[in-house]
Amino acid sequence: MDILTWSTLSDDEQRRVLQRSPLVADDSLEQSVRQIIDAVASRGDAALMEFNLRFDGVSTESLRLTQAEIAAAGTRVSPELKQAIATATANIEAFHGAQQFRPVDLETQSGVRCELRSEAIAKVGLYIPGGSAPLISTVMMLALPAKIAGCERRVLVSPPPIDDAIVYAANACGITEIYRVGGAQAIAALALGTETIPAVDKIFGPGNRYVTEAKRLLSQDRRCTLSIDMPAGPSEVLVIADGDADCEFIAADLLSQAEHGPDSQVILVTDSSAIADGVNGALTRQLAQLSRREVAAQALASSRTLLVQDMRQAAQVSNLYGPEHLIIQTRAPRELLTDIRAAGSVFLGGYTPESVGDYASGTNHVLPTYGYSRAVSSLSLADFSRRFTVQELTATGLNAIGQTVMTLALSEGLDAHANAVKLRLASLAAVNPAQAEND
Ligand SMILES: NC(=O)c1ccc[n+]([C@@H]2O[C@H](COP(=O)([O-])OP(=O)(O)OC[C@H]3O[C@@H](n4cnc5c(N)ncnc54)[C@H](O)[C@@H]3O)[C@@H](O)[C@H]2O)c1
Ligand SMILES: N[C@H](CO)Cc1c[nH]c[nH+]1
Ligand SMILES: [Zn+2]
Repeated sequence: MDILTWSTLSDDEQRRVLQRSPLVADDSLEQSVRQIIDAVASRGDAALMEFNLRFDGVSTESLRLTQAEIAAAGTRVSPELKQAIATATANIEAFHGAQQFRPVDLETQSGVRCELRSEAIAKVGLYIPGGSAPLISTVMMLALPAKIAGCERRVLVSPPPIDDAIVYAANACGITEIYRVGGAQAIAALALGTETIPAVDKIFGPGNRYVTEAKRLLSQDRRCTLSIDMPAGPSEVLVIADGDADCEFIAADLLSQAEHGPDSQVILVTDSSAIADGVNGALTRQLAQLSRREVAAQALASSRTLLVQDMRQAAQVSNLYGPEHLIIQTRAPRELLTDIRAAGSVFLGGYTPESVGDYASGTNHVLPTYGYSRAVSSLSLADFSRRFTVQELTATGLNAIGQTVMTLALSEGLDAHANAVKLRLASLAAVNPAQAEND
């Protein structure tokens, strides 16, 4: 990776070094995705089956997997993989189960009771990418919190043919509805509904540019009221390392995200030129051993090492970038954590590779990319429920707060608002004039 000294770069150069390729979809992508959405809207299942053949080369007799097909897939998965899924499941359930909502119920003033409640989203759609890798881990990251939150209908879609391990993991995580359809057409089916696939309230999950564009378009489409999880893009990792870090560990972590795709972005920030050089050597050695070395090499070609003055400056650079994953391999990693303002998930110390979070530590691997970590949180239990408020006033409460509401309403010129209070105050005064006087 190119090694650049941060303090010698102009403001413009610093911005360019930390830039991602643009998130905005091009017109031709938008147009083709709109055509797919409209075809699903007008022709439902028939359109889905045509797209399965055109884009995935699979002729589909039935979109929904039967119980027999789900059970048969399970028999073809190895005991080792089943055990690994069980271990990861236990950790993901423990971490997400501990995120239960704590309700708020209080009187803001005497007789004015306000509550914050939470309820599971009834119908959720979970997209599991097909194509380059069978993302068993993504099944767990979506299906387990949806189950813990209590979402009644949890619908999983994935391009055909669906890998046996995906089907097994889905079933093990409590998913009973699995449909063989992917791409923009799967998102359209989940948003609009078809003869077979139910329309859902919210769609979760990563995917390629067609999937991402369909989520964007349908979340603004007047034909439905769809919510989506977050803007997800190519994987990113930024490693902050001091002179004590292990070059082989750092290189391995950078490669673990580089292998996701040629558009993955990996960055090393260090105050040690020995580490910068050492990591480059380790990258060359380790890259040669990888099965996806061409993909990883393409990602590395646009990645950088940034030499900084000290760890404080390293944290500043990381905050400017806002990485999806931040790994801190320094003498006292937890001390640096207090300087971190933007990161999807943070990995502290030499024995915390990013892969553990991808698969099994318990945290969720669906994380904001493109610098959205400044404002968007990592996926959590809260994303699978909606919060709503409840309020209830006693007569005393209304008497006490009524004038405040009327003054504010009238100052906005909204007489009807004021009137809704005035009428009630008048009726209370008629029933109990002494009380009204006191209040
Ligand atoms: N951020 C994350 O958490 C995370 C995790 C895992 C994967 N990912 C990303 O998910 C993506 C997975 O992509 P994938 O392609 O492997 O699987 P995918 O399921 O997202 O896309 C495959 C589908 O794309 C559609 N498609 C392909 N070519 C098309 C065309 N020309 N026109 C219309 N539709 C077409 C097809 O319908 C096909 O079923 C990768 O970009 C990967 O980086 C992100
Ligand atoms: N690192 C990915 C999120 O950026 C998630 C993943 C799935 N499998 C392996 N990794
Ligand atoms: Zn990963």
